[in-house]
Amino acid sequence: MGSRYGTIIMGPAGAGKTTFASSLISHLRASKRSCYYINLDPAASDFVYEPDLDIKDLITLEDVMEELHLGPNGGLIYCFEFLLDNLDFLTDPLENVTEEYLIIIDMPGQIELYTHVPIVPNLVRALTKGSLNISMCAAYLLESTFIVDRAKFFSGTLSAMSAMLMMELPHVNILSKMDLVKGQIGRKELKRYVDPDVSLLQDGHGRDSGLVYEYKDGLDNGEPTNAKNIMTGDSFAKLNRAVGQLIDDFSLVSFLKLDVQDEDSVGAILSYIDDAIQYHEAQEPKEPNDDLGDGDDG
Ligand SMILES: Nc1nc2c(ncn2[C@@H]2O[C@H](COP(=O)(O)OP(=O)(O)OP(=O)(O)O)[C@@H](O)[C@H]2O)c(=O)[nH]1
Repeated sequence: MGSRYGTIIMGPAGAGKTTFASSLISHLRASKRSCYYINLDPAASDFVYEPDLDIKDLITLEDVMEELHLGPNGGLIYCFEFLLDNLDFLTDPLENVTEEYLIIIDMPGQIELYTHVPIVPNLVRALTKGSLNISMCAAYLLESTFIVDRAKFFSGTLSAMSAMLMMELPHVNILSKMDLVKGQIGRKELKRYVDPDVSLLQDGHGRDSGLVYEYKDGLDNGEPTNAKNIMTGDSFAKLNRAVGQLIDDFSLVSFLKLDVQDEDSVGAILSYIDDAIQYHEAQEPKEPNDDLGDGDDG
């Protein structure tokens, strides 16, 4: 039971996933803990720490795009489908990784992989079930500079929730690159983002309108003939309230603050990941064990 532990680092492109993975590895090394670093971004290069396992040794995005004439997104999906068809590449080496290691999986930034097509959820299932049975925590990064645009921030929060729902894993949300907003936002104000205060959406400082086309006579050759900004004021406020309510109802989305220059923030996040894994393990129903013979139903 639970003899392998890992974290899967996710989030939009450029959120700081690889940088976070490197700082986690530095922290683990400094505290004499072992880790097994897996890169699953088939386009990634320039690592501070060379991955122990790299998807690029199986398939690279560059080759796929060149040989199959696919664009970057289609190419990435192809790479992951190929990985799923050749799962041994990933799972065989992990059979030898023991409980002293924290397995760190660095993912690509295209969030469609987690939210639109069930590729990553399927991959996660293969790692967390079956013989590997890795106890895993998802770490979802959102860039703190999103705070400057509330609509963007809440849209990012919804993506984090979406990944949370798709993965069904213990989940830690992280506001990355805190050094970039330090000094620009007061403590009190920042708290409203760290524990998202949905009233921010209703303060009227965010975008208050969205452009929706209204067609005059049916589709009218597909051309918008009477473009009107119909989603203003009340209707947008209503939408914001509904989104806010959704986030509030789940009350699961809160963020840990990450500044990779600050060892303490990296250490604190690692503790959350460790705790989330342990808590989840304690909650998980035990796998049936042949030796126990507790199937006494008569
Ligand atoms: N100021 C600052 N910059 C950061 C931080 N973390 C990452 N960056 C920068 O942000 C950029 C993207 O960082 P990555 O770690 O490559 O981000 P990623 O999420 O792995 O990117 P993709 O793999 O392309 O999705 C790089 O230029 C980093 O140097 C941080 O904590 N503070």
